[in-house]
Amino acid sequence: MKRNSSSETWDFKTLKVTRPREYVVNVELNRPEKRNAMNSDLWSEIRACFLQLATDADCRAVVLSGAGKMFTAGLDLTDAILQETTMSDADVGRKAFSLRRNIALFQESFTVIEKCPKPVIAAVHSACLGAGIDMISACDIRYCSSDAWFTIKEVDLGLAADVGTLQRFPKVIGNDSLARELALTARNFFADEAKEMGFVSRIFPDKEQLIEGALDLASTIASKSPIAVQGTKISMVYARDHSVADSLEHVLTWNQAMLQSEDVKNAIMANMQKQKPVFSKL
Ligand SMILES: CC/C=C\C=C\CC(=O)SCCNC(=O)CCNC(=O)[C@H](O)C(C)(C)COP(=O)(O)OP(=O)(O)OC[C@H]1O[C@@H](n2cnc3c(N)ncnc32)[C@H](O)[C@@H]1OP(=O)(O)O
Repeated sequence: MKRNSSSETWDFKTLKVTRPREYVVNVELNRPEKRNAMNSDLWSEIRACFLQLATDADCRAVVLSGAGKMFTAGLDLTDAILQETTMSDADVGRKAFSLRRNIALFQESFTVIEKCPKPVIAAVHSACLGAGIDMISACDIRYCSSDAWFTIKEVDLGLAADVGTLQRFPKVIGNDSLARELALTARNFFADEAKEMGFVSRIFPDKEQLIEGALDLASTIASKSPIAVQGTKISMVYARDHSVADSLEHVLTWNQAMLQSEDVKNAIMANMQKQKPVFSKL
């Protein structure tokens, strides 16, 4: 991975990173000829990319999309990393430790999206399969086009999903029965059902309008105080996994510092003067 200086784009092998709007970054899965299947490079570049974006002062919101015919075909089934381990003649205990290390790294590739304090909007067109569901379940907001279809595919491949779907997806849709139905059957579900269950919040007629809609949303978020936006994401992720009492305590501690930010003063002043607030880089 090579980072360019002033234009602030990165050269990845499997991702295309651009800055289409002020403070907005578009991360595009970029293996269109392989339907954006996730190979070892993609898993490690996603990790590197979101770790970098987490502290990038010119990034306040991210749109995650897929190049070419579909969003993603999920795990690259031809990738050597898992096959080498499972097929090797090594001792079962050693193979288990090796698999454990690799799965943990794969998990981290999507956990960095959740830990990135900048809101991440997934923009899904056509297929989003297997690991794609794990990936977008770690995003903050999901939009799709009307041709989108989704499958929690893992049981069809003989495995329990292990990089976030079983942990995050039921919380996203708030319907445990439906989450189990989809994960246990690997049946396809389509844009309308995804919206009805709350997995996506908007459907657009086609990919072009989807990307525009996602970028518009990202621009709106990017126009707000970065202190407020990042504090909101961090508090909402915390609240999802903790009790109300613990989460209130968390935001108490957070805001005893953050309410002293210049952003609060700037936002209130601009509001009263009916002007657009300007916030320093964070
Ligand atoms: C530790 C484990 C962590 C995570 C585990 C995750 C599990 C999963 O992700 S399960 C999901 C796995 N994915 C699949 O089962 C999808 C398989 N692919 C398909 O069903 C189809 O290819 C398609 C996605 C529906 C697309 O169909 P179509 O548009 O007709 O394209 P194709 O001609 O089939 O494919 C074009 C090209 O892409 C290659 N490819 C597609 N999917 C994958 C994949 N998952 N892995 C590797 N390669 C894939 C396909 O082989 C073709 O390559 P050529 O070189 O052109 O032959």
